[in-house]
Amino acid sequence: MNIKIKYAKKRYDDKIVLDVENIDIKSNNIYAVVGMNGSGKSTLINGMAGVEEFSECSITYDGKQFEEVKDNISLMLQNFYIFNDTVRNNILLPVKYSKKKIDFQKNLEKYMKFFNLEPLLDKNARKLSGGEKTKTALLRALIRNTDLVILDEPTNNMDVDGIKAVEELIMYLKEEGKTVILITHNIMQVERTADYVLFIDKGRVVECVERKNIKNIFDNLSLKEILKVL
Ligand SMILES: Nc1ncnc2c1ncn2[C@@H]1O[C@H](COP(=O)(O)OP(=O)(O)OP(=O)(O)O)[C@@H](O)[C@H]1O
Repeated sequence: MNIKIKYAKKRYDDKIVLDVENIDIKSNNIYAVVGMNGSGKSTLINGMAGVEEFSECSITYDGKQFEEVKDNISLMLQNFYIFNDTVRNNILLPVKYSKKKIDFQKNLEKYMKFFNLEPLLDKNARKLSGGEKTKTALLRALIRNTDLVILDEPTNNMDVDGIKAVEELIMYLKEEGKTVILITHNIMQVERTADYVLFIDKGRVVECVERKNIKNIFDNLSLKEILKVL
C-alpha cells in the first residue's frame, strides 16, 4: 500500500508532540521507524492506523481516504491487551469485528508456523510468558491478512529465537507483497530487516533514507546523534 502523508500533527492541550510532513511510504517495503523514547513514533503510527486521531492531517492510502481502506490495515499496539481467554480466542478476536469474509483458519495456520504456539492455543493467554504474549498479539494483528501491517515493537520481551522468528515473519510478509511499518529500538534489527528507515526526533522526521544507503548506522554521525548511540 502506498501512503502519502502531506502533513500530520498531534497536540495534547497546547503541546505539539507530532508535526510531520511529506512522508511517502512506498508499497511492498519494510519501513523501520526509529527515535528516542517520547519522540512521537507511536503517535504517528497509531494515527496512521486509525486508533487515535491526529489533530490535523492530510493522508491518502493508495490515493484513498482511511475509511475506504481501513479493512486493509492492521496494527499491533505497543501496549496490547491480553484478554482473560484462550490464546486461540485472543488471536481470533478481530474475527468478531471484521466485515470482510476472511479465511481466518488458513491465516492462523500460515503465520503460526513461525512460532511454537500450537501447543498453547487452548491455554489461558494471561498465563503465557511475556514473549508468548507478544507472539499472540502479533498473530492477532496478522489474522486479517491485510496489505498494510504496522507493528509497534513486535520483539518486546522476546528471546533470541523469538526475535529471529519475528524477523523471518516480517521478511515473509514482504514476500507476500505487504507493506510493513515497524517501530523498533533495536538498531541491529533495522539493519537486518528494513528497506527504509524513518528517523523521528522531537515529533519531527529528521531523515527518511534507504537502509542500503546507510552504510553503517554506527558510523553515521547524524544518526548516532539522533539515536544517542555512543
Ligand atoms: N495521552 C497523552 N496525553 C498527553 N501526552 C501524551 C499522550 N500520549 C502520548 N503523549 C506524549 O506524546 C509524546 C510522544 O509519545 P509517543 O508514545 O508517540 O512516543 P514514542 O516515540 O512512541 O516513545 P517510546 O519509544 O517510549 O514508545 C510523548 O511526549 C508523550 O508523553
